[in-house]
Amino acid sequence: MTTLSDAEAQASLLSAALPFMQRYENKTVVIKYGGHAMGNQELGRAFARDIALLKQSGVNPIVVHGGGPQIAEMLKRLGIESKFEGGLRVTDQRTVEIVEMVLAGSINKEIVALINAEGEWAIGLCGKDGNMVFAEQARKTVVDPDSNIERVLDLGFVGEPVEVDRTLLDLLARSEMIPVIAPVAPGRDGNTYNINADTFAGAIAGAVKAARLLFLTDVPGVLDRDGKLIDELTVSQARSLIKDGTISGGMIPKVETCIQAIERGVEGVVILNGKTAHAVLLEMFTERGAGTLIVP
Ligand SMILES: Nc1ncnc2c1ncn2[C@@H]1O[C@H](COP(=O)(O)OP(=O)(O)O)[C@@H](O)[C@H]1O
Ligand SMILES: CC(=O)N[C@@H](CCC(=O)OP(=O)(O)O)C(=O)O
Repeated sequence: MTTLSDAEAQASLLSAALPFMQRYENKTVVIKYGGHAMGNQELGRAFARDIALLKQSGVNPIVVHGGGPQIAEMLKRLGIESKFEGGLRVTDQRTVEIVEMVLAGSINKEIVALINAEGEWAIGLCGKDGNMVFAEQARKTVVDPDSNIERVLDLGFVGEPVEVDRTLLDLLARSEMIPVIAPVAPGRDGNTYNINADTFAGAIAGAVKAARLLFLTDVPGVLDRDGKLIDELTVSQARSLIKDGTISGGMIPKVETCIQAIERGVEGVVILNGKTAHAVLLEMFTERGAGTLIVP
C-alpha cells in the first residue's frame, strides 16, 4: 500500500518537473538515438515512452537514429566485411543499398512502432522525404602518423549533409506527428549517401535551431582524466579536452558535431548514456540532468 510519504515524494517529483516543462514548451529537441543504445527491448520501450511524454508535454521532439552495429550484423550475414576509415563506414554501391535497407527500413520502422505503441503518432522518414536533406560525397583526409603525409580517404557513398530544408519538419511540429529520421540522403547527382548519424543529427538540429540536441551513447557523458563525468563544458573547454587527449576516439567527432551545432544556433547539446532507462526524461525534466551539457 502507498503510504502518505510515498505519495508526497511522488507528488514532489512530478511537481518539480513543472519549470522544465514550461522551459521547453513549444521548443524543438533533437534526440540522436545511437545503435549502441538500442538492442534491449526494455530500454527501447523506455526510450519510446520518454519521446511520447515529451510530445504530450508540448515539446517538439525529432528523433534521428543510427544503427552502426545493426548494419554490421546484416553485412556479416551477407558475407560482406565492415570497413571503417576515420570513424566512417567505407560504403560501396552494394553496401549503401544494405545501409538504406537497414536504417530507413527495419530500424526506422522499429522505432516508429515503439513510439506508436505508447499511443503517439510517429512517422518514419529519411533525408529523401520531402526534399529534407541533400548530401554531397564526404571529403575527408587523415594524416598518416608515421609519414606525417595527408591522405584523402576513399569512402565511396559516404555523404555530408549540405542542404537541409525544414519545411516538412515545421509542418510536423505543428501536428501530432513525431518525426523519426534515418541518416540516409540523396545527392543532387542522383546517388544515395550514407551519413554518420551524429553528423546528420547535428545538421537537422542546426537547421531547426533546436533548443536541445541530445546524443544517446554508451557512456555517461564526457569523462575527465579520472573517468569522472563532467556535468557541463563550454565550447572552448571542450576544444581543450580534445587537444590534450582527454577526449579521444569516437568521442572526438561527437564533440566536434556538438560544437558545430552550437555554432549553428543550437542552444545546448547533451551527451548522455542511452543505456540508462529514461535518460531523456531525466535530462529534460530534472534539475541534475543526466549527462554532459555543452554550452556556448
Ligand atoms: N573523454 C571521454 N569521455 C567519454 N567517452 C570517451 C572519451 N574519450 C573517448 N571516449 C570513447 O567514445 C565512445 C563514444 O563514441 P562512439 O563509440 O562513437 O559512440 P556511438 O556509437 O554511440 O555514436 C565511448 O564509448 C568511449 O570509448
Ligand atoms: C558513414 C557512416 O559511418 N554511417 C553510419 C551510419 C549509422 C550510424 O552512424 O550509426 P551509429 O550512430 O549507431 O554509429 C554507418 O554506416 O554505420
